[in-house]
Amino acid sequence: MIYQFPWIHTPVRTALAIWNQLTKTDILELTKGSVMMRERSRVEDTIHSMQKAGARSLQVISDFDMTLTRFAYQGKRVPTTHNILNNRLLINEDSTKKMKELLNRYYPIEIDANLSPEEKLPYMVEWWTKVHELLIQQRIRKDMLAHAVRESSAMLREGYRVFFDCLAEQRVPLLIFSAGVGDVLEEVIRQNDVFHPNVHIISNYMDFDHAGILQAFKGQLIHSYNKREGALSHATALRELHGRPNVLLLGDSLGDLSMADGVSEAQNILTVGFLNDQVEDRKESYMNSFDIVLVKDETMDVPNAILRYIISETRKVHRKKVDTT
Ligand SMILES: Nc1ccn([C@@H]2O[C@H](COP(=O)(O)O)[C@@H](O)[C@H]2O)c(=O)n1
Repeated sequence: MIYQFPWIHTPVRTALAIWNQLTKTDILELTKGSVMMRERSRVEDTIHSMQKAGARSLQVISDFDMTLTRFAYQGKRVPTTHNILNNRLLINEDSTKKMKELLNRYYPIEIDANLSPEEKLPYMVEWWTKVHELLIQQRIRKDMLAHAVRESSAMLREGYRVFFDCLAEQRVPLLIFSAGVGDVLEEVIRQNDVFHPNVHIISNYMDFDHAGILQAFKGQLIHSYNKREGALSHATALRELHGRPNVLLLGDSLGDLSMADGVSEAQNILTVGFLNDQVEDRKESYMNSFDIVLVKDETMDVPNAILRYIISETRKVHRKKVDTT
């Protein structure tokens, strides 16, 4: 009956096409309520290209604090690697207070939607420098770090084990690029049993003297808005990343988008941004900058589903080879 009325036929077809467009994905997790995408079709095309190229062409570059770790748990903020050091085991009461004051002064600047990265930059340098100086003055002991991490409420995102284990199993390099404190970051992933051989870290590392007392920070300071410089200087040194032109990039700050700037001859870069805080003010800029935005999503569900999809062809080929031998 319907085909005798073209004026009905056309809208029905249009509605069907729209419905198909909205649900056309092999990755169910991309339909979660927390997922926002400016150009769904571009995301799908990129993921399909990455799947065709398989695990051997892939590398993952991820920020750490509030990207691989949770932003909050049961209504309370989860500590960053810097904040894990704000512990009476390591520093005195006065420094504890000062670190909190610095956080309260500078974190709002870091996430201010009305300031450009260039405007934020001097404040970030100031924040990191002041905190590092304070930590050095406190003569932090290397042998107490593991204890401080164990005592802290540091928490990786739900689904982290699947993420780390899957990448290790497929021998996909994971470059963690963090403006946090490398020694603390390493301890967090070690205590969670996911510090696998495919994990590489670029971060601010502590320099201890012969007695294991903090005396400086090594190398160039990394803060939230100078990751591009770090990406260019370090990535060339990481041989394992060469010949892997497809990148899955995870971050929680617009400054994280430059973490893949050191990848030579990149073919497909898929960027996923966790929007944890000040959602309404920052939604537009995140939507304009990341391919996929995850709003207040404390899980690794979406990155895990994308990975599962990308490596699914590689797994099939591997299974076929095993079956025929
Ligand atoms: N004194 C500080 C300095 C920075 N932070 C936060 O750590 C984050 C940096 O680490 P990434 O792994 O995200 O690069 C950054 O976003 C700052 O908010 C801090 O807590 N204390």
